[in-house]
Amino acid sequence: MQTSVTSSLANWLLSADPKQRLRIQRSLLAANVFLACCGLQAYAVWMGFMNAQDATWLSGAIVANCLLWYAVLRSGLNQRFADPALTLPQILAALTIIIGAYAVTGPVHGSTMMLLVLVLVFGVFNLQPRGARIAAGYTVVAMGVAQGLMMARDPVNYPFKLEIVHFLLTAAIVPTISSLAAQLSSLRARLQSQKDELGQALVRIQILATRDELTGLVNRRHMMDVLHQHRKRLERTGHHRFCLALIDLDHFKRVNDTHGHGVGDEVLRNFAVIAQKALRDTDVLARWGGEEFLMLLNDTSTEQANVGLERVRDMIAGAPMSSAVPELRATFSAGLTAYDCAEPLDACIERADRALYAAKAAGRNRTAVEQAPAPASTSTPANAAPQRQSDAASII
Ligand SMILES: Nc1nc2c(ncn2[C@@H]2O[C@H](COP(=O)(O)OP(=O)(O)OP(=O)(O)O)[C@@H](O)[C@H]2O)c(=O)[nH]1
Repeated sequence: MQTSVTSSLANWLLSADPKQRLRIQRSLLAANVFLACCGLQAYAVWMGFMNAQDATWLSGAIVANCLLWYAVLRSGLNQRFADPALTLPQILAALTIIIGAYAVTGPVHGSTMMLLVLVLVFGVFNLQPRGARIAAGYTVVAMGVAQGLMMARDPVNYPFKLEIVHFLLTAAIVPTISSLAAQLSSLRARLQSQKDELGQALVRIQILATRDELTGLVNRRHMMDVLHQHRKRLERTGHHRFCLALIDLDHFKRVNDTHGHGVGDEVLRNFAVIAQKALRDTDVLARWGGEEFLMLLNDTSTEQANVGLERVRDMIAGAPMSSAVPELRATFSAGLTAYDCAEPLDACIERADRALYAAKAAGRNRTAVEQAPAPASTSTPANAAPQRQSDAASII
């Protein structure tokens, strides 16, 4: 309960979106340093290093700056910009405040230079090379201007000899940090592009492992996984019965022999496209090997599955199968059977194969159905071998 209150409070303060949350956390981390500076100013006023009015202005600017960035990030306004982290604007604002602090902290102004470095280090992790150059250039120029002004207004606390050392230090260190930021940025870009390439390679490997290269259909190995999943679901729920149809293109050797393998390949690809269009989205068509396909017809009886197969048959019969040989048509034979959950998958596939053989033997371009064997008794184990059906497959 307490955890959920804490996490809702954290979501409310820092956003539930992980990216926004990270941006807000980073900004608040920087704000912590700044707010600590307000404490130091109070100390400086107390010790007489700083006058109270300057400290009030400076602390006010610091608090306003922190609140402004929190409001922009928490409201999501930042997401309208090309860099939603708003790194460069936040850094420029912070640098401006620090340079202001340099100008008003009199005898202890040298200590504020450390903060310049700290702010630029924050940018190292997020700035693009151009942003890093802008931040560095701005720091050197703005520091130069502030130092010039202060040397003229308060030469006691800002003597030329000391200021020239400060300026040279700034001019040497700041560009070094900027160049480090640029190097890190290109390293990040390289890592990102390697990550993208790896992601693409992984997708390709997954496609190669599960798809048939020629037709783009599910390949035999992946189809076995799909079948096992369906079988487990059926065992667990008792629902989603399915049928299998083994399909073989008729006289396909003739297509190859007469028109060449290229045309044969085109016929296989077209068959895959047309058959998939004719099937339901929940059905799965796999290339089983050569010119053989295995069709998984979900949530259906053999009668209904056969209606689906006939739809495929009609569409294939009317479709040109090759652009090179427009008059070429294809027919197929199919062996259809229902899966019985008390049998191994192989037994069901073998039955579909037998039915296919019967369809070929009966003259091709037809579907033969072989029914699943009736269960011998209710105590038959799930992996028991099926009983052989004595009747021949029925030809449709
Ligand atoms: N073009 C092409 N042909 C293939 C591919 N895989 C298998 N084949 C061919 O498919 C043909 C299969 O021929 P058969 O098994 O004799 O059968 P069929 O000519 O279709 O005769 P029936 O099945 O009895 O109707 C062979 O010529 C194989 O070379 C393939 O990926 N591309």
